[in-house]
Amino acid sequence: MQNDITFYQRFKSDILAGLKVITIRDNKESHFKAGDKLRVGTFETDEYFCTIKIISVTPVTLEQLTEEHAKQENMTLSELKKVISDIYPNEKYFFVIHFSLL
Ligand SMILES: CC(=O)Nc1ccn([C@H]2C[C@H](O)[C@@H](CO)O2)c(=O)n1
Repeated sequence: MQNDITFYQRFKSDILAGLKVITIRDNKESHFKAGDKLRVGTFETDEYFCTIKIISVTPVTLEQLTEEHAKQENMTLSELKKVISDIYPNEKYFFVIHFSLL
């Protein structure tokens, strides 16, 4: 069965441990709705590793990111901003996808 969303492999252990409960994506991955159940795979191999339930999808800009977002990503705020800028070098508008592990 196909996965609905992928994460870089390096984030898998934090997701499975419940330490990472949000992901910040661009407009192309903003279509998820509260209550959706998503199969999650690794970006590198598309290997399934868990199912998550979407709690909310909220627009945000890079400047609006806070320590609370960083905590929910299990990172510092500067680490989070660097990760996002590396993945989306030219993007300013994002969506915070809050999820729980099923
Ligand atoms: C294809 C793609 O963009 N995949 C992504 C995007 C983001 N993430 C992670 C990295 C950070 O923890 C947050 C914020 O973007 O989400 C990812 O694992 N895979």
